[in-house]
Amino acid sequence: MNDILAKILETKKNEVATARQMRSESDVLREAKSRKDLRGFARAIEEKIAQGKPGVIAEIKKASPSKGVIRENFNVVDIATSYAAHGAACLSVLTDVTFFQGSYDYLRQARAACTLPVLRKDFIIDPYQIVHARALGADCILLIVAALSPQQLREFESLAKELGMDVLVEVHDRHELDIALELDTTLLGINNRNLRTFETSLQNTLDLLPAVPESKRVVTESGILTPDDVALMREHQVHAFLVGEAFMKAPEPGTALQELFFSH
Ligand SMILES: O=C(O)c1ccccc1NCC(=O)[C@H](O)[C@H](O)COP(=O)(O)O
Repeated sequence: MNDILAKILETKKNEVATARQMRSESDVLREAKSRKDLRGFARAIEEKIAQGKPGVIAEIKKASPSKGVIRENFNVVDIATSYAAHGAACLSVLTDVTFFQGSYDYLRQARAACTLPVLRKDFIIDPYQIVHARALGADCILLIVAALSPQQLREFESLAKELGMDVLVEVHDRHELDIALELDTTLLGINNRNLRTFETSLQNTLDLLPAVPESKRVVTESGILTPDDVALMREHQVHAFLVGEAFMKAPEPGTALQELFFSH
């Protein structure tokens, strides 16, 4: 088995240790608390859906473990501006350097380029990363159930909430879903990609849906490539989407968003 998730999580420990050495936790916390510019991430999705539109979280990612480099011509400001102009509800910005060629600067640049709320898309294993996310300007963090204990999930959710951020909790199977349902957050990401094998199937969202209470907002993640994929999800009352590759491979990401979600 290609356990890339285990490799990513191991690398994160070193990354967090280095970040802590460069800037103390108290310094980062001071900056995070001084920011008064929160944008409602979950609210932006709900507003789109209330208008009868899909809530699209448009991802900014240069590369991934499963696909290698996805986009050579990578201008974050242009991409963010283009997404905002074509109906995205929110942005998701990869900040992982080693496996996704992301950067903290990409998050800062994307957020400054438009008025959309931003998800820090990374593998959170330590509270430092949550405080740092807010200091960078993030409005939401991702918590991956496969990467954390139930106690860490609760603590990290509380810390994000204390800082005013929303949480997108991500699951891939029924066991992880049961753990996620113990949390308060309404945003529930169902990843169609198995992070260990890279196998991707939209059926995963459909299989887990019956076990999700109505109080949760399901975000279907990964492998959304065609208007038929979008229509299938919407038929099943899934109206929030996290999409990266389909946009990143296109010459003009915002136009690709428009074609995938708003042209049919
Ligand atoms: O994308 C990968 O190869 C990957 C590998 C290991 C862990 C996470 C990975 N991706 C993160 C994501 O969940 C996706 O970036 C996101 O859902 C968008 O997916 P897509 O539209 O298929 O690019």
